[in-house]
Amino acid sequence: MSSSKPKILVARAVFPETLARLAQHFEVESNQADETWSKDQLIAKLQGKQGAFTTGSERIDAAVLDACPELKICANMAVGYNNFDVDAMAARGVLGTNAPDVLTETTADFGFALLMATARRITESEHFLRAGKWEKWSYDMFAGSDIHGSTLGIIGMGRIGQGIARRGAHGFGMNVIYHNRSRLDAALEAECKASYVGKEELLKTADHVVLVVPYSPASHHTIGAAEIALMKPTATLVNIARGGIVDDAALAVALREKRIAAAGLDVFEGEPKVHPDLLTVPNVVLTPHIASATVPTRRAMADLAADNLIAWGTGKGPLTPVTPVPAATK
Ligand SMILES: NC(=O)C1=CN([C@@H]2O[C@H](COP(=O)(O)OP(=O)(O)OC[C@H]3O[C@@H](n4cnc5c(N)ncnc54)[C@H](OP(=O)(O)O)[C@@H]3O)[C@@H](O)[C@H]2O)C=CC1
Ligand SMILES: O=C(O)C(=O)[C@@H](O)[C@H](O)[C@H](O)CO
Repeated sequence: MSSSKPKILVARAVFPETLARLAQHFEVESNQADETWSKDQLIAKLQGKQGAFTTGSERIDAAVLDACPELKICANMAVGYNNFDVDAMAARGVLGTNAPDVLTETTADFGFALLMATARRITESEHFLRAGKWEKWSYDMFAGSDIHGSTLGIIGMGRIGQGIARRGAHGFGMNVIYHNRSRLDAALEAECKASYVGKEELLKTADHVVLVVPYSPASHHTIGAAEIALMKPTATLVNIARGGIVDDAALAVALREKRIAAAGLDVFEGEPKVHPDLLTVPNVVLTPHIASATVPTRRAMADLAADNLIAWGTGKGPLTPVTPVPAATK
């Protein structure tokens, strides 16, 4: 006897509790082995499914959608959804949802941790120590730059950017400047103790530049060689946004030539591959896209993605849509 429940694919391994909740509403096929699928394998798994639980690793584009005409909803376990071709989804009436808010503070914590590790040369000095190279104290050994009292420049002053601004301004007495395409309202600027500036002024003025802007064609290579050339030679650059926001090849050259002091990167162009030159420069802190990785936050992200699927499956509108929602499902 065939099940009357809608069929969904969970494209990556998730918490068993998430699968158990989904199984109450759907016939679930899941990738608990966490295999890396080619596009053709993803399509083969998605065929005949009405819903998908995705992560940033699964690209949902026109080719996938055309090959899987029964697909009605993709719920991303991520706030960023640049893995969705939103126009192609909207044109075919496929819903997309993301996972905002639940990871904001955790990701802001990590952005600040990466900033501090970068400016204070924490991983570089640890490698030195572990390699048995520490023989004596020296006045300038791993001397970095200060966080407290310095100028923090944030590009992408949304939920996470504001969380980083609050930490910097209220916790470390930083002077916070930011750049977005649109300015925050005055109350929010006052709360974050942040001033709006143009991108060029931000790059010239900031001691530390943190990138938290979503990836889109408009934000591709927000930071390249020309932008790095505007930055102070003592500056640090932190990218927790997305691979492709920074021109990684240009950054590796700039770090090697010490045009800026250091960088902290959680995301990379073409990840999980990392530009080979970044692996050989010492003044960069590299982490494997873990800014939202705490157990409670990953549970909350998985819950929200599942909640979106369940809300759709039970005839309610999706909770956090990123595509137009047809009137019937609102
Ligand atoms: N490393 C990790 O694990 C994580 C990475 N992220 C990344 O962080 C991003 C931001 O998340 P979140 O803060 O919740 O998102 P929000 O949408 O709240 O904030 C994004 C901000 O970026 C600004 N922005 C958008 N496009 C541009 C542009 N072209 N130039 C300048 N500013 C721009 C927006 O303002 P305006 O529209 O006015 O320009 C907005 O203030 C996600 O999209 C994701 O890519 C998020 C979580 C974890
Ligand atoms: O939410 C985002 O946008 C993220 O980048 C991260 O929190 C995820 O770890 C990753 O995308 C997994 O889906």
